[in-house]
Amino acid sequence: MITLAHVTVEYPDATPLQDVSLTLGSSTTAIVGPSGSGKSTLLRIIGGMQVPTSGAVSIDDVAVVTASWRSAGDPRVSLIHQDYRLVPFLTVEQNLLLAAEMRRVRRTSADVTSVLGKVALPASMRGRLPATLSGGQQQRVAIARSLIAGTSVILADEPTGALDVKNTERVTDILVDLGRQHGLAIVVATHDQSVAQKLDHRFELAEGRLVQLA
Ligand SMILES: Nc1ncnc2c1ncn2[C@@H]1O[C@H](COP(=O)(O)OP(=O)(O)OP(=O)(O)O)[C@@H](O)[C@H]1O
Repeated sequence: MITLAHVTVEYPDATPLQDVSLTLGSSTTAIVGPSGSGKSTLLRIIGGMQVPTSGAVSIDDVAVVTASWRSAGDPRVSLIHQDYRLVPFLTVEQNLLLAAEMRRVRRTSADVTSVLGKVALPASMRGRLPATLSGGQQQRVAIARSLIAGTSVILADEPTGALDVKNTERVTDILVDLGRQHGLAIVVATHDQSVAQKLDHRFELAEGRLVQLA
């Protein structure tokens, strides 16, 4: 359960979050809103990658870790980006094991096989470099990377923004499955209504306020 209590974020020229209070359960949630409304800011705040101007954020009643020297944020949370951000000179397996190592968690080849399975990728893909994979496959590796260290919250910032319709559907279905079958809390910032409609809850962010749509 993710809880925001009276969270405000003020930048010199914008106040994307203004006294936002919100509770999100272990399910899938879409955040929609115009460009520049603060969706990425909201995700960074939930993940502890950025400290709010005021207010508090917790996961399962424990405050998120926001050590300023540690851009990775809270270890319970992983962030997925539109442009995948895999390390280009490492294989799929090395990318996954590096993510575990960075979280100081010991993982093996068997764990790599297991998380690749959760994103419907064959274990035989472990030796490939990211550039040899399609965009949809790279995004699925990025989701697997977010799973390998055992995080309970996945934040996805426009995860399908660079994908075609078929891959958008596939990646969205995987995120929905992880939320519904594996009990993760998944929060997706998206411009794509077809993505938002598939998730359990929808919020619109506009002028500093979050309004629940469904
Ligand atoms: N580090 C920062 N310093 C100053 N202003 C910032 C910073 N980060 C974001 N902003 C401003 O805060 C507002 C919200 O930005 P944010 O990137 O969170 O919006 P967004 O909804 O994710 O946008 P998009 O959909 O275009 O990605 C914008 O006006 C942006 O210019």
